[in-house]
Amino acid sequence: MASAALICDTHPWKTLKAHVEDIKKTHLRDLMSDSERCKSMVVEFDGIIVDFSRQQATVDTVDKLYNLAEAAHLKEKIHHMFNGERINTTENRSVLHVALRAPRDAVIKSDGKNVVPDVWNVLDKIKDFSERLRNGSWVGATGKQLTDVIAIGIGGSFLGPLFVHTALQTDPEASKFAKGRQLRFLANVDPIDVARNIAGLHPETTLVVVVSKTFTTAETMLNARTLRAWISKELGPSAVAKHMVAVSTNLTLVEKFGIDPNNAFAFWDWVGGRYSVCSAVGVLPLSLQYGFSIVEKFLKGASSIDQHFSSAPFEKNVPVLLGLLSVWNVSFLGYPARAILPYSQALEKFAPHIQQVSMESNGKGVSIDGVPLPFETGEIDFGEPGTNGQHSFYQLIHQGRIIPCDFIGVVKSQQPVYLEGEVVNNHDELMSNFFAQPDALAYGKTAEQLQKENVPQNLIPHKTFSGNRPSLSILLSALDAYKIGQLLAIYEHRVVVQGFIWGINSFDQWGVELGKSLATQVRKQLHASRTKGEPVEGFNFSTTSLLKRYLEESSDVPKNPQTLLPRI
Ligand SMILES: O=P(O)(O)OC[C@H]1O[C@H](O)[C@H](O)[C@@H](O)[C@@H]1O
Repeated sequence: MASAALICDTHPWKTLKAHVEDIKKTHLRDLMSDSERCKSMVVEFDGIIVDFSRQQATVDTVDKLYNLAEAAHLKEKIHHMFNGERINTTENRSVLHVALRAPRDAVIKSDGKNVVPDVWNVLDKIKDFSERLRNGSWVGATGKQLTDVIAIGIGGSFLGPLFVHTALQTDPEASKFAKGRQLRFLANVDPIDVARNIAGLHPETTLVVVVSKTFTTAETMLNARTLRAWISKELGPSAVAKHMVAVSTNLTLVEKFGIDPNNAFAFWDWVGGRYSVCSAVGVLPLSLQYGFSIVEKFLKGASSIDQHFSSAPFEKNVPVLLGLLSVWNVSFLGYPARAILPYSQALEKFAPHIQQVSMESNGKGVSIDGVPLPFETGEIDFGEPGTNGQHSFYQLIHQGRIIPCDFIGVVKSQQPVYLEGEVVNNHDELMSNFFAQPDALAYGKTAEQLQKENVPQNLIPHKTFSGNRPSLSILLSALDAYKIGQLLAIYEHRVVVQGFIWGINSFDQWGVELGKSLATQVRKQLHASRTKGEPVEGFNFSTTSLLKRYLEESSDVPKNPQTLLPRI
């Protein structure tokens, strides 16, 4: 394939570069005084309002970004994705996570084959299995009902399901279905995570779901063997069949591990790990906890955004607009980070999930054709729920570095609290901050204002806020399963839009491989030194010294250990 020109060589990119100077001349507080501008910088879709008037941008900027989208062939690339083309060229795969939430009668093809029936076969199987487990027709080896689930998985096989689970936990409708049940996630190979996960649980009433796209991830497989030992030790090896199931694309390895393929829930190589929460990766554990009907609502929410993303004109297209604005912030205004700040405790695991979706997708150094990029891609994503973050890192955001912020608020709380005699309820208090923070960032506070307030001269520099700091406000009408699905899909597509504009492959992750292969070398050394007393060899001075110290100070580790499981 002929190597395509880099986006930075196009006319629209250069025009935007030149446009930065114009934008920097006007402070956000002046931009905000133009109500016509503000009015045109709000989009609304299906109960979600996105106000981007506090971006350092004008209507002209947005028009220029549309030109950039055209130069990047954004429309065509979105179409190619939905069309099942193999746009993940380095792995020769299509990218079809949208098929995971498509209605039963939809037609989405990969290699000429409609994949939607396969998706629904697995969904039907999950529905059936989760209903049997929840109503007690599937019981454990001793005949007891399985009320607790530990999902073992890491990265994309963990963060998305954890986010959705955390968000549903306090939803009144979902929580009704979760009474008497527990869902836990074992991600880290750290034995402390094992200890914390099994604490207070008994194998007799626990189902372990091993979630791994490849079924080769070292941490997940070791944790799976650990929990298999936990079950066997207590209930005998034959109990594993009743207490362990799997989610994977690699059913051969599932069987090799000793899990009955009938108790395996498949997905496909056209689903990227970080885009897999709508596959059995998320749907199985969440259905076990909340019932399939709740999870179906979540899928419908995501699907509503998929339809919007693939069909709405760019001026009204939420993920497209958000993606373009992120490119503007990163590539033109030069802001390397983005803070995701949900004013909802239920969304406390949203930023960690989007961190993987975004940073693993777009943290690339070469174009999709392998050409080194002369500009940075991706951004550093982080975040915490408001108002907690305000009492932690907001200082830096207000007076230190400029970090574009996403403020996410919800109109109706999942769990309202009203106190007699209190005029402002908890949710109003929370939302007062959601509305105030974006203006504090945009407007700032000048030395003149401080002088008028008789602030002592020596404190004026410390109390001045430069303002002119961009943010987005996203207001959701509520936070139920449907809205959670919508929010997920908006961010997934936004990240993809950014990657499409930058001309990179947002669907591979070669950058995680090097560290993994070096760990294999260390693992072999630890084994050889412990079992055969072999000296530490083949590492640099620093690693050799640290490894020696580690081996010396952990010399009490048994060479041929008996199974020992943590107990707390
Ligand atoms: O689902 P698995 O195959 O176990 O992979 C788990 C995770 O590990 C890898 O290192 C990748 O960086 C992630 O994208 C992936 O989600």
